[in-house]
Amino acid sequence: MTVQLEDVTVHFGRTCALEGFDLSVAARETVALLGPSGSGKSTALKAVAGFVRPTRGRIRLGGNDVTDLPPARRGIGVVVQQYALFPHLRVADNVAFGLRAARKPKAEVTRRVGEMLEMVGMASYGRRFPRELSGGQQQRVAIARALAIQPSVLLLDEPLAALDAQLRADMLGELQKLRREVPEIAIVYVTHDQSEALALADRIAVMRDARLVDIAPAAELYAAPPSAFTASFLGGANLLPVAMDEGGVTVAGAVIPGLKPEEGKSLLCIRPHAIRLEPPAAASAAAAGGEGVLGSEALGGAGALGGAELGGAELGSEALGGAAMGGAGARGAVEDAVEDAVRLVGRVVAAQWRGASSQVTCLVDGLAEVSVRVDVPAGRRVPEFGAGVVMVLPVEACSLVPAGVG
Ligand SMILES: Nc1ncnc2c1ncn2[C@@H]1O[C@H](COP(=O)(O)OP(=O)(O)OP(=O)(O)O)[C@@H](O)[C@H]1O
Repeated sequence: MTVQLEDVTVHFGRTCALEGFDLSVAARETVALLGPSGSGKSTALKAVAGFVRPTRGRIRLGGNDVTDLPPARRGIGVVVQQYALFPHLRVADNVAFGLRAARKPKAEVTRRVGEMLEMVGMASYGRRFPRELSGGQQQRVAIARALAIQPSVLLLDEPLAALDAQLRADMLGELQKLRREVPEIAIVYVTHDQSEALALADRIAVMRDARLVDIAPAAELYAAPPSAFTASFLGGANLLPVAMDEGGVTVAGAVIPGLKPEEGKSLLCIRPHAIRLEPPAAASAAAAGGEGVLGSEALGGAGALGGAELGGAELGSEALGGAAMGGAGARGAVEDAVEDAVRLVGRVVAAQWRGASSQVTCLVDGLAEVSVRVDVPAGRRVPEFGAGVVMVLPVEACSLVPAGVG
């Protein structure tokens, strides 16, 4: 069943929690509402559930206006962050609650409760009380209870927020499984965690200050964010100021080969994992591109690259691509590589180890006060604090976004 919010505004006294919000979620679709704390995500969800009354605008389910219907008559399953199970009821009775309220026959209630507990892997816990369950188990029961009434719409408000990291990862897998098991329902999923949104959502609606900023399929928003806010909120993109002239788009004075200027877009967006670090010696040889510079002394020698401060051959061979070809072939390959990337010179000002990678922060010469974050995968040498580096930005990973609040 389609969920529609049409121009929905919600005021709490003088606070505007939601402003002119439009959203349509189709049956079989999962839409994540993603945004920082206080951006209005929960308010949007509560408006659909019927827990808050819009100051303006309409809510439709399957085309029918339900703005004035009480929550219980909307036939929606709701799961919130803090489980909200009835503490005095056993697990099975919690799951049965909505069915009994709807006066379903006893046999049907028993069957449905069994099915739901089975689905969330809690079949043997029916006689326990919520306090006898872990957080993750309680959340599963909450999901079973929400689905027991066979809703055509499921609203999930930060359902994993109270869980520890391992359990969150497990439950994320459970939610993906759930999506496959009840494919026909529409799901609205509120989160401030971009990894949950990317893992679960068909489309992501990014919110900020009570408004919808951007909405698009998850992969699209990630690959080509329409605004600076979405670029940094979804994936922590680097945003670097660019200049436009007849020669094309430049960043810190370097031309970005092949990137076309776009009206109103003055920031270069690139993800930290897409940037490569090179030692200054190797990069300046490659970037110079002149006769002789690309010969054996710059490219071939393990010596030239091996001794470099960033860790030698592994960086060197990746950075220079086809360098191993030698001779004229090598030159062509390197020039191709040069054309496909922009190289920025700078130095390291911070590095944080994160297990699978390290995030290195660099300052770019000629770009005062703008730092660039680079993810260096585990196994690569992380340059030292203060070391000179060249940041290689492959053009295929670069896009332009408008500056401003989005
Ligand atoms: N019942 C209420 N009374 C007054 N103000 C409220 C109420 N509920 C929400 N607000 C305010 O409305 C704004 C949006 O709140 P909302 O809970 O929708 O944000 P959110 O994006 O879900 O945040 P979080 O991620 O922290 O849950 C906030 O400024 C909040 O303080």
